Amino acid sequence: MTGTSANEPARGALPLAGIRVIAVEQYGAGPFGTLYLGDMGAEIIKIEPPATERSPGGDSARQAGAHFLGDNESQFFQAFNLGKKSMQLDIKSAEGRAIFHRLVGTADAVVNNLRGDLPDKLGLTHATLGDIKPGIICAHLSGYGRTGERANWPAYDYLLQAEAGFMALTGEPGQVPTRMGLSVVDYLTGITTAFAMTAALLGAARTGKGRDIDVTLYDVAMHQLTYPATWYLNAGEATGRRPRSGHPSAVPCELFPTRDGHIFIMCVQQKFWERLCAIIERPAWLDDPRFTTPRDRFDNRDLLVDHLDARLGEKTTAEWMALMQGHLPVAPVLDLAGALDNPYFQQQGGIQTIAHPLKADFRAVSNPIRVDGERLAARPAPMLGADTKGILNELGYGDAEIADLRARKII
Ligand SMILES: CC(C)(COP(=O)(O)OP(=O)(O)OC[C@H]1O[C@@H](n2cnc3c(N)ncnc32)[C@H](O)[C@@H]1OP(=O)(O)O)[C@@H](O)C(=O)NCCC(=O)NCCSC(=O)C(=O)O
Repeated sequence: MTGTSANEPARGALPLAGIRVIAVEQYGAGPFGTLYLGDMGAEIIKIEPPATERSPGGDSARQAGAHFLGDNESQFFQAFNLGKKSMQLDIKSAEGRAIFHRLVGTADAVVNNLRGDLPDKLGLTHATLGDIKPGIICAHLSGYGRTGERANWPAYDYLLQAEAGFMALTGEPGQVPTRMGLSVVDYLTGITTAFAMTAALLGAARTGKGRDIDVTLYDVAMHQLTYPATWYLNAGEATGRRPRSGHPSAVPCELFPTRDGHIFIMCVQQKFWERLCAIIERPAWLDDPRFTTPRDRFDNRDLLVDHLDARLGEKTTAEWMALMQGHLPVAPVLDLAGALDNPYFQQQGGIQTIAHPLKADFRAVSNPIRVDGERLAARPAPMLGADTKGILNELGYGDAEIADLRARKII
């Protein structure tokens, strides 16, 4: 287990130190984006709805998933909200909105991932908030945008993986369309939003100009189609699934069964094919006219794969990895436990142990970005409303006023 690096950059020295972001966010997509902004030094203030008779309040993700800290704090929520602040505030009420506007006056950016038509209804757009602070950056992450026939449609990763072709491209040919096992559309949309906000903040620092940014799950999913889209649009080729997660144009580049699992071998270049033949002690294949050039191997894929299956099935994944790693593009196929318990990941500082109020040794995956050679330090996610009073005090509200707001469920 690797703990927090002693040399991690101080938060005040991080690139986004001094930037305040207000996040009216929930679930995975919005929070994953602000997680990046926060890890890079920005202060992230989540605005969460107060409890009502029908709901416990807060980002609904606090109740999501299988594992909880204490009675009520989901580990799902932790994963997306490390290091943020939490303020409870009813932004639908006039009084709550007035407090929100005072807070906007202290902020650099406001982001939300509410359903498309809500930002306008709740006044979260630059058209409203720009009157309070002209240089404010307003970002909207939604399923399908704020206008148009789909504006009010609820959207989740799964739906976009279905509609944007991901499911049709994933899995074995002829089998049921398959979703990637993680909500990658959510995460990419969050990161895309964080990138757009960072660019807008950079521009605002030079020009003082605020912005109104829209990013949708739909557009982000479609943009990931990259070269298959270009092939389809310009050559009419609709890429389909390849057997065993194979590469669309290179062989051997796919999953191979070993004696105890699977290994992925990727011989896109001729030199790697030559090395593979040497490592698996099949030098004669180099002179076999059916396998000589990349084109020969592509055309004779089924035969070559049969040959490779017979040979690769003779050893375990670990035995093949010991022979191939560093010489060939190769990876073992690991399950989740294998991936997280991988000593390499741990040596890289990929897991941090942090003191959490509800679990003394809470373990979190590190942000992948290193700044000046150091990992960014993970910090616990906030308890619901942990920072409400502190932020209200900063805005000039006294303790009696805060108690009154709380009694009336504005906070
Ligand atoms: C995810 C959703 C389908 C969830 O739908 P809903 O639960 O109906 O959420 P809504 O956004 O419509 O908001 C719920 C209500 O909470 C209200 N609301 C929210 N915050 C506040 C505060 N602070 N104060 C008062 N009221 C609030 C908001 O106005 C709505 O009121 P009423 O209008 O009165 O109800 C939708 O938010 C959505 O499409 N978001 C954009 C795309 C997105 O981010 N999808 C999730 C990806 S994550 C994912 O897929 C995953 O984690 O898995």
